[in-house]
Amino acid sequence: MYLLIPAAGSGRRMGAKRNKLLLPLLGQPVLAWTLLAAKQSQQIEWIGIIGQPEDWLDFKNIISHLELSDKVHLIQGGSTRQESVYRGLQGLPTTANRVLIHDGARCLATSDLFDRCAEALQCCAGLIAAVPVKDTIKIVKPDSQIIDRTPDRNQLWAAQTPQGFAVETLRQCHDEGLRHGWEVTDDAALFEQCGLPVTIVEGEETNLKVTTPVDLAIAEFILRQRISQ
Ligand SMILES: Nc1ccn([C@@H]2O[C@H](COP(=O)(O)OP(=O)(O)OP(=O)(O)O)[C@@H](O)[C@H]2O)c(=O)n1
Ligand SMILES: C[C@](O)(CO)[C@H](O)COP(=O)(O)O
Repeated sequence: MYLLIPAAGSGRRMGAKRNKLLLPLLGQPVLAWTLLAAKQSQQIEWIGIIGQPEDWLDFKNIISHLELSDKVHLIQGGSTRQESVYRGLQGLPTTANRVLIHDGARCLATSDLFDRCAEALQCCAGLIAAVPVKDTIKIVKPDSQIIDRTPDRNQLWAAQTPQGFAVETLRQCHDEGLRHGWEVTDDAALFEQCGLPVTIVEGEETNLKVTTPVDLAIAEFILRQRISQ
């Protein structure tokens, strides 16, 4: 299975002066934890890290430390996640029929989750890891703080990555998105906008995205628990 890792963000919400994926988390950079899970997956054979050139030296050090140099390729990212994935798709080898896309910032995903997504992707053209929403969600009226309605929680799932797709179909969806100016935060949304089905694979409650400083603290707590088990 081919894996693309978007890692070209700036980490604005983290408030750090550098890419948050290079921040230390229990002794190694955030991205190293993500790559470690990918390395331990039985299914992942090729990894493309989508990054910004100023981070490449650091990325190369992580890759070599994890002895992943044979498997990993660097691809230049764009100014949004959407653009980064678009570029990642151009960087895939021609042999890639199916691809998993996994945020570098979701550094707690397990190798088991990668394997389950890769296996499920043999039977469909679009899938995402997701978990049922635990909170009661409110939809607010535009430009106000007044609640419009409360959607049925049984129909709400929190989107995670990995997300997996048939490569050619996803390329077409990205092209369609570019043509229509769709701005989306994940690839599934492009599939949805094109009217294509996306299947949910049960994700992991611990598969958080390191977005703000508190996420780093929670991630460290979870990793400590795992190591002590
Ligand atoms: N231009 C971008 C923006 C984001 N990403 C990647 O997409 C994932 C999810 O994005 P997010 O958590 O929003 O990361 P940042 O863009 O770094 O954070 P922020 O939005 O707070 O600036 C991350 O692994 C990030 O590196 C990317 O590859 N290219
Ligand atoms: C793809 C994603 O991780 C799904 O939860 C998420 O949408 C990434 O970006 P965001 O900008 O933090 O929403």
